[in-house]
Amino acid sequence: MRVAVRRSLTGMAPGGTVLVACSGGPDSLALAAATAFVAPRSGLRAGLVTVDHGLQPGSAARAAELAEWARTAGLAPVEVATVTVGSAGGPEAAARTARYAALDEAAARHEAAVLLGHTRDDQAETVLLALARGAGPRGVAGMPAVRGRYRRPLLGLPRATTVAACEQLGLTPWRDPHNTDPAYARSRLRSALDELESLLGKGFRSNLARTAELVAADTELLDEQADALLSTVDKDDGLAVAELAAAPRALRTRALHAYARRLGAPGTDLTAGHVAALDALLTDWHGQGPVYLPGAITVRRRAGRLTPPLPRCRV
Ligand SMILES: Nc1ncnc2c1ncn2[C@@H]1O[C@H](COP(=O)(O)OP(=O)(O)OP(=O)(O)O)[C@@H](O)[C@H]1O
Repeated sequence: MRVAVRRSLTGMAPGGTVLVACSGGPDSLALAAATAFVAPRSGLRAGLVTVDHGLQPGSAARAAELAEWARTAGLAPVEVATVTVGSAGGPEAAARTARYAALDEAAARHEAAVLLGHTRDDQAETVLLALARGAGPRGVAGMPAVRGRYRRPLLGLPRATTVAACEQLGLTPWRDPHNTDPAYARSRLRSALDELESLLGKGFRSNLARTAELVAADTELLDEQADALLSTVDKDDGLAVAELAAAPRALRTRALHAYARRLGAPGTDLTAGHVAALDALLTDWHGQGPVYLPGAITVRRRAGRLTPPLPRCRV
């Protein structure tokens, strides 16, 4: 565990700060303990942020207890962020949005990297869910080890490792009752994975995680090539239809996705259906009407161009 954390901190400038995002559950508690040990030896300051969603009885007391432990473990700064959870997208999604907003804020204030406790088991769950939803490679690629300020040092380790680490250190993690409540998709997914592992063999979870890694590498390359394609077809009066239509589908659809994002369509609302409708303007043109994208964006094909043109960066 310490080795994984040390690896994940490689490349951070000495004197920098890392904040462990800790729920008090086994994964992030073990991560916090390992980071408290490793970070100072890597010339870094390590702190902890726990988010109190205020959704379960006793959550404030639990957060305070966790903060107390973190201080005695030598972590600093230690913060409890109390958030108000809205209702958009359902309770789980709303809690997640509020949590990441609080983590973003703390990270910006401390100019810190944030460490998350996702393990290989979480990665397997994410991949299975993506497959079940019919997601494309971007979904099947799972969670990245590094994205912006966020790092996931434990992504290659099974959850059993964090549970064992807590036991070894005499730490009693908090067990979120939602994790075993079949009312929650995540919990049903965990049971399904147990079942699949018993049917298909022990390596099932790690194989899913490995698939994610392989797909992520391919996706990264294709995304780069699609960006290059988009630059090539990007003209002052719109995207060059003929050039874009001649590109392979894997690049074309990625370039269209990037085009929609750069026009301002929110990634969370942009569906495969939107991208398919844009693609039809290129490859199945029969004079159809415009495509309406989330974010009040209207894309038309006109005189060999997809319009509007991409916004120009002002230097
Ligand atoms: N309330 C919270 N406050 C701070 N960070 C959180 C909180 N909830 C989740 N996280 C972060 O997000 C990660 C994934 O959260 P998730 O709820 O999926 O946890 P999990 O896999 O059950 O992990 P854990 O055992 O750490 O609870 C956690 O490991 C932790 O880093």
